Amino acid sequence: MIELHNVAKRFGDTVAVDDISFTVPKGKFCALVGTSGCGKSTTLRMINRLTEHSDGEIILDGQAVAAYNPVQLRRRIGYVIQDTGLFPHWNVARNIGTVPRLLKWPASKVRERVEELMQFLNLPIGEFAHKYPHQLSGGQAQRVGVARALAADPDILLMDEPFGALDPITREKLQAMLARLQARLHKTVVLVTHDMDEALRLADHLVVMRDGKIVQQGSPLALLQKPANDFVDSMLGGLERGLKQASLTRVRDHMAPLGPTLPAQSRIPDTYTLRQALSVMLRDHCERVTVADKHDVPVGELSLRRLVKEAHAQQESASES
Ligand SMILES: Nc1ncnc2c1ncn2[C@@H]1O[C@H](COP(=O)(O)OP(=O)(O)OP(=O)(O)O)[C@@H](O)[C@H]1O
Repeated sequence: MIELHNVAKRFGDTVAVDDISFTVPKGKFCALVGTSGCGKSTTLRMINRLTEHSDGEIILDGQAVAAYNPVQLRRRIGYVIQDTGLFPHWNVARNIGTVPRLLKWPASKVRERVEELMQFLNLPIGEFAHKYPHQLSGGQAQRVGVARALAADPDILLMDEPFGALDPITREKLQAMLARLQARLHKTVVLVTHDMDEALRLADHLVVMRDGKIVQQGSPLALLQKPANDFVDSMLGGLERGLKQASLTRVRDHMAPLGPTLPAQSRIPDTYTLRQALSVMLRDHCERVTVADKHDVPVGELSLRRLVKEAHAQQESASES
């Protein structure tokens, strides 16, 4: 668990972070969003003490970070940054094994761990283990960066714009990879991102910052439902908020049982979001779609009317909770 209590950071006269408090419970995913220069990276770097905080308290698993040896602290926290920070003269396998080697794991255990992570992150060992960072694409390098951050199996993962420099398709793939990884490993994650869709897709808790302060925090749905002010509203996409909300909900949780009428011609997987379902309806000029499971067997249907009703019901339950 990560707790920040009234934390501030001053660089000379500049107040980069001003009295912020938030908590990330163990195994939860928190995203920090806000305009450029609002103090997101500084906040992240104070957690692993790459930057020392000026005021307040940062507590990891019950102990103030100030009480940790900074080097030991950083070895137990995975850190992923936009330009990967891979060592250019080390090959992929050696880069991934950095922290386990520093922790003096036996060589065979390091090798095993590196191979396990490479498989997990879809980096075939024969193809990638001996490549150097300059021989990798941006997306491959970023996967190596994530593997390196996970190598010593840290409980905490800090990620600073990890996919910021990637094209939208690669970015989307890596976001899906991160979502799968989180569903399996349940790390305590803090992600800094400029991409609101990325934040909404991955986070359990959103922290919106402006000028060093927290403007609003809560679950993605709660913020989409009730942004505290115009700034949060515009950060969340303004008019697009309804669509973003629809993107948080899966069709499988809102479809109707298959009716007696013929199945609709357009068919969508039950893993689609309500937003994707709406997009298919617009694209195919239809007001009803058949929903199929992973074996492509029809399991339900969704009409435009039901979609709107379900999205509304979701809003109601969000505002009650
Ligand atoms: N080492 C430093 N020395 C002086 N000022 C700094 C330092 N690091 C950050 N700042 C200042 O602190 C403020 C917050 O910077 P920070 O990098 O945390 O913002 P950010 O929200 O991560 O921005 P971006 O989204 O553009 O990366 C900025 O005004 C920045 O100029």
